[in-house]
Amino acid sequence: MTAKLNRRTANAAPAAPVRIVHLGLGAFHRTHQAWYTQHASDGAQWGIAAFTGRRPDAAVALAAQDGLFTLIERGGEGDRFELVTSIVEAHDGADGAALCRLVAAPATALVTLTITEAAYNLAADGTLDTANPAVQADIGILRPAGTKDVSDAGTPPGPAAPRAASTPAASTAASRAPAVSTAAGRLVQALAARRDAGAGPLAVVSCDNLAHNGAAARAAIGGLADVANPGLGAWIAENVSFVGTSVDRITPRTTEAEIALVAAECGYADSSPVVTEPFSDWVLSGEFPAGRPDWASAGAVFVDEIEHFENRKLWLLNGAHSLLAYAGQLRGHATVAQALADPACAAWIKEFWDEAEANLPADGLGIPAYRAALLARFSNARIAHHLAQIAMDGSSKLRMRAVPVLTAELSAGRSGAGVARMIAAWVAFLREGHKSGATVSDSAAAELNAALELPDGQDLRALLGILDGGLAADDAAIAAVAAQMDGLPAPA
Ligand SMILES: NC(=O)c1ccc[n+]([C@@H]2O[C@H](COP(=O)([O-])OP(=O)(O)OC[C@H]3O[C@@H](n4cnc5c(N)ncnc54)[C@H](O)[C@@H]3O)[C@@H](O)[C@H]2O)c1
Ligand SMILES: O=P(O)(O)OC[C@@H](O)[C@@H](O)[C@H](O)[C@H](O)CO
Repeated sequence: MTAKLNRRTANAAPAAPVRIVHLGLGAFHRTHQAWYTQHASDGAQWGIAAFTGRRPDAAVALAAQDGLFTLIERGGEGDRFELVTSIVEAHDGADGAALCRLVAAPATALVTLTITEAAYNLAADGTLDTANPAVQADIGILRPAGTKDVSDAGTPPGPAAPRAASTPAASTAASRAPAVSTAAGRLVQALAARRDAGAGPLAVVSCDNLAHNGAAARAAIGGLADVANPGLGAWIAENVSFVGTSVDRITPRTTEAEIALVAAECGYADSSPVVTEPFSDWVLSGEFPAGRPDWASAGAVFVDEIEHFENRKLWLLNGAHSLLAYAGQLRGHATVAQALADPACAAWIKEFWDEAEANLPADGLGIPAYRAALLARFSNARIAHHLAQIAMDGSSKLRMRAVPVLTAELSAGRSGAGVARMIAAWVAFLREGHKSGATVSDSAAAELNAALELPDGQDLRALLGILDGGLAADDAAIAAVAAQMDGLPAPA
């Protein structure tokens, strides 16, 4: 019988001490931050305790193999297999006591995040969306007992965040506290425990595909604390550094085929392998008050100004992905590689890239080489990156991948046809789904469905308003998107 993977059967080194707490134990964290930590020169000193976001499954599966998993590096020509050992604990995200205990531990220096764009619960203006029911519920729970509701969230007062969760008694208190449900709510509770334990400052490192992701994490976490518990908000402002990053490594969802492949090629049973491309990139900017692994020794780059790197990646790579996700599916394609092989999609990508490039600095970013490398990466047909996965949560993704380019193109007096087509394809995809009764996979599904009920034309303005209030009020933007609707293919 094939041996089950764990530290003993793999003859792996002893687990490193936990110094990193991660939220969002998905595939990408394992191909990226866990891989960089494993490859850092001092990686043996930096163990990761990782928490799932919404369901316990991934933590249960990974904990059963002591956090170990196989990374399949899938190039155009073949696969390479690597055992990754940097995750040393895996927990259910709903385990508030474990999160408080680990974040409050003085050895913990970093909290990293890959919780998806939508999980930040930010409004279109980038501030915490206090109208979101889950945010409102967390505000009520996090507000110290007996304090008056001074926010505009309209929630009743709730009990205090757990105190001093670094002790067993406090952990018990944390487990008795009503459960916050958002990622920011969980972290605010855990940071309260760190403050009360006197464990000092740390860094929160967002690794999600968001523009200004450090500032977005500050808006989500600091913003929630400011509303629910201003004293804690002030402590967070003083003691928590929010590091911005640009992260890149194409990581599709794992399938049963990869599980079988690892069993056949590696000779052990791994329930949780991940598959990714050989390419990897990580640009970071910010302070690490309690230290960090030597990620630079594994290829990460530290910069003072990150905005241009972020835009290069979010517009050229992720923007092209979103364009392919909607236009490609309308043309009957299922994966990125299939869509890019379609000359119509390839021409649309080129047109969009020309517009995005016109709004990036000409020097220092190596755009021509970056574009050429992207074409090669997207064409790697051995990576089955499904357009349906990329299409999810379009309302928060297009806000960052399309809106800034369209706004810049229109202000420069140009048509913005290429980027307008991305938005038009999103609208056409949503309309088609609505007509056929498909479920909208988007955290703003309720607003999208309400907009889609409106007559044609009115629905367009309402949908653009969900992306950005400015766009919906701009007749030129509406016209630019409407002009691209006709050129889109009829649904397959
Ligand atoms: N997959 C990639 O190629 C890639 C590359 C760069 C960046 N990213 C970033 O990483 C994120 C995660 O990607 P992945 O491939 O690991 O996805 P995944 O579906 O494998 O994992 C997502 C993780 O986020 C958690 N999550 C989802 N919604 C949440 C919510 N509302 N609140 C809290 N946690 C929530 C899930 O429980 C899971 O742990 C992406 O959304 C993106 O921002 C992904
Ligand atoms: O992960 P998402 O859902 O934010 O976006 C889907 C893809 O565009 C994304 O995962 C890319 O593959 C990735 O950003 C490459 O580094």
